[in-house]
Amino acid sequence: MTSPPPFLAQHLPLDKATASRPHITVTWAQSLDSKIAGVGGKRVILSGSESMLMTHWMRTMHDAIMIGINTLILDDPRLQINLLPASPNLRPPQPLILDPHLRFPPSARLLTEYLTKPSQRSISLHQPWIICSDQVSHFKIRALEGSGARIIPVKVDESGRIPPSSLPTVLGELGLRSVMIEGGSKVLSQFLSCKDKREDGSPLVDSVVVTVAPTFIGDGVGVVPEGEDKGLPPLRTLHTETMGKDAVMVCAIDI
Ligand SMILES: NC(=O)C1=CN([C@@H]2O[C@H](COP(=O)(O)OP(=O)(O)OC[C@H]3O[C@@H](n4cnc5c(N)ncnc54)[C@H](O)[C@@H]3O)[C@@H](O)[C@H]2O)C=CC1
Ligand SMILES: Nc1nc(O)c(N)c(N[C@@H]2O[C@H](COP(=O)(O)O)[C@@H](O)[C@H]2O)n1
Repeated sequence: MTSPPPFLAQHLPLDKATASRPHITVTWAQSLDSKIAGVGGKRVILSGSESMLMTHWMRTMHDAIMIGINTLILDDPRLQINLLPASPNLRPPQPLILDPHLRFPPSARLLTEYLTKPSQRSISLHQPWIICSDQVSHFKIRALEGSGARIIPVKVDESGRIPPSSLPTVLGELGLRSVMIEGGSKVLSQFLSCKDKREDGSPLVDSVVVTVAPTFIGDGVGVVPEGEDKGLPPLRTLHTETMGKDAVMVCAIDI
């Protein structure tokens, strides 16, 4: 595969995205028993080589990629596009970490690789940007900034949460036209179940891309955290593609 799978370009209208109306894609890989990780959050490689490659193409199509801090701590991901051919024309997305209390460890690969190997295969890595609560102490912010990350304090609600509906504004202020939300379960379910609509009446999430792997995990982390399965919206399937052993579904929220 030397260019993005055509079904992605066809069903993710990213060319229409702007900083004032950013495109939000939610994506994950799951087992047949709806798990995204093993016991205690142990990372499981669910995607086969074909669908993993598709995920890397999808990363190049978005300006930013967002994960929750638990995923950062448990997986220590790179969020790179290293499975794609080396090309200065292919851009990795800007990593955004949702981390209200600044638990981000300075030893995270996302930061250490940016600091020690900022250019890989002619591709410049991005500085990780951490979205935290505006209630976090200046001391904590300065300490993590000193380690090399960019910290973006954002207004939180009464439960200390960054309201998912504020994401388009946050992205717009950062000049980002699109984001791919890659998990984990708390982040995915919050964004999917957000009831607030955009000003134009469209749902907060524009696209949902799910890789289903033909495997069972058993005990582990579900796509939706236990007890938080209320208020998830119906989805409309736009396309299903078989990629190697996996099925990839592209959906939209059915309003
Ligand atoms: N198979 C797959 O595609 C993927 C699997 N995973 C797995 O997911 C697991 C982690 O999932 P979770 O434990 O649910 O954690 P998570 O990665 O969703 O992070 C949750 C944390 O993010 C922060 N957060 C989330 N929403 C927020 C909001 N609205 N405002 C402020 N902060 C917010 C909070 O600190 C919260 O505790 C890992 O085991 C990882 O391996 C993660 C990504 C993709
Ligand atoms: N698409 C996909 N398939 C899987 O099987 C997965 N476990 C994940 N996990 C997500 O990818 C991140 C790691 O990516 P890199 O190795 O850094 O490229 C991980 O943190 C999850 O967000 N995704």
